[in-house]
Amino acid sequence: MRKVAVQTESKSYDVWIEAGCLHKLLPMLKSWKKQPTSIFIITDSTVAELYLDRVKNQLKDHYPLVEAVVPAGEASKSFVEFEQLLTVALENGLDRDSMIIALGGGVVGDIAGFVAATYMRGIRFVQIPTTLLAHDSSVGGKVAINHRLGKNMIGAFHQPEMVIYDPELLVSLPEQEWRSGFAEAFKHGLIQVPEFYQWLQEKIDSFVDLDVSLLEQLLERSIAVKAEIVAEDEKEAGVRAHLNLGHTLGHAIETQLGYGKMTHGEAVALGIIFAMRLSEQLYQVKLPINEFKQWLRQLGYDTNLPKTLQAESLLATMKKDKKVNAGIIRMVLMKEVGSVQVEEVDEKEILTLIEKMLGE
Ligand SMILES: NC(=O)c1ccc[n+]([C@@H]2O[C@H](COP(=O)([O-])OP(=O)(O)OC[C@H]3O[C@@H](n4cnc5c(N)ncnc54)[C@H](O)[C@@H]3O)[C@@H](O)[C@H]2O)c1
Ligand SMILES: O=C(O)C(=O)C[C@@H](O)[C@H](O)[C@H](O)COP(=O)(O)O
Ligand SMILES: [Zn+2]
Repeated sequence: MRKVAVQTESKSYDVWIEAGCLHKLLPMLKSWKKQPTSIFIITDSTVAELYLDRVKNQLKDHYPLVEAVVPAGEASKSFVEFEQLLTVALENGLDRDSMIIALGGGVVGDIAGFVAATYMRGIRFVQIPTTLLAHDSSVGGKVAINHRLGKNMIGAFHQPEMVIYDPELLVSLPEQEWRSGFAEAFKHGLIQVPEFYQWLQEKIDSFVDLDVSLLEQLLERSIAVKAEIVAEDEKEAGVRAHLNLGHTLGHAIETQLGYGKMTHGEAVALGIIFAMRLSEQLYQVKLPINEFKQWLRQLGYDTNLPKTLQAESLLATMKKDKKVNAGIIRMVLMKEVGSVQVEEVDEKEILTLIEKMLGE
């Protein structure tokens, strides 16, 4: 089985990647020294229909099970759903040795992880990602819910005990979710590993009939980039901010459109284009922006900002980004593919470029 080890200050754990590996969940749990007293499975309405029984059937004769299903979609990363999940946990008597399984995409991973981080000040959890995007979200321990004023504004760092990534679960993903997930893989190449970015460009020209072994390789390589960065800087004191390439504008787009109107990855792709254009202006460098946009368009991404957005409102939301320091926007900018850095940016430059892009 492919394995990426994640070693952080707070916890070391493995990401297991193999077609069919969901079947190994029970033996993996049974190998734990301190057995969970009960297991709380959190999933969403779409994933519940597809995969919840597979998980329950493995575990039901071995552990007391509790389950909760949140509505599918970004809107579920909310205070309301968070409170309801905690209520289910309390009503069912989960204790400090209970553990949570996050079965789903990034939305489930983020909210279930935040429940795990906060219930009785923190209990163990396991990530079982079911989207491509969740190769990013299930690793690294950022867990959160959204506030109406900004994405992931209420959260914690809480690492999972393990990540079980079965690429066979991805076969049911709609094309738009492939598109969303690939944006984070492109990001991992762009920030640190030009060869991986080039490899992706060579291998990925459509999201139809993706080969499972190619997918396994891709997951392993992309997760390895994230794991290395998180190992160096678990709590984003420095280099981890590089993983935020495209997110300063991307998160503002998601917030301004209304959560769930555009997928996270598609918003991040627009944010990356924006960051690259700004980088060209500020560093006087030439980046392969047209080539990137052309590839994205071929894969079905919209590379234009939605016309309903307003530059001033986007800027106001960007000023609430978590990287902002003393009111100054800090963005991840690129000198060349594979080399990024965090830079303070004058908000007038940001506004002018957003206005220009909205007019294109
Ligand atoms: N914590 C982190 O480090 C991190 C990193 C990246 C993104 N995120 C967060 O992740 C979220 C996005 O995650 P996502 O793109 O996985 O979204 P998601 O969890 O909403 O999943 C996307 C859609 O696909 C459906 N789905 C999930 N698995 C499926 C499957 N196997 N087959 C068919 N349909 C399936 C879901 O029900 C949902 O409708 C955002 O909230 C983003 O902020 C967090
Ligand atoms: O893991 C990280 O660090 C990232 O920045 C990964 C991002 O892809 C992810 O969307 C993350 O949730 C963004 O973090 P935030 O701190 O900007 O909310
Ligand atoms: Zn992201």
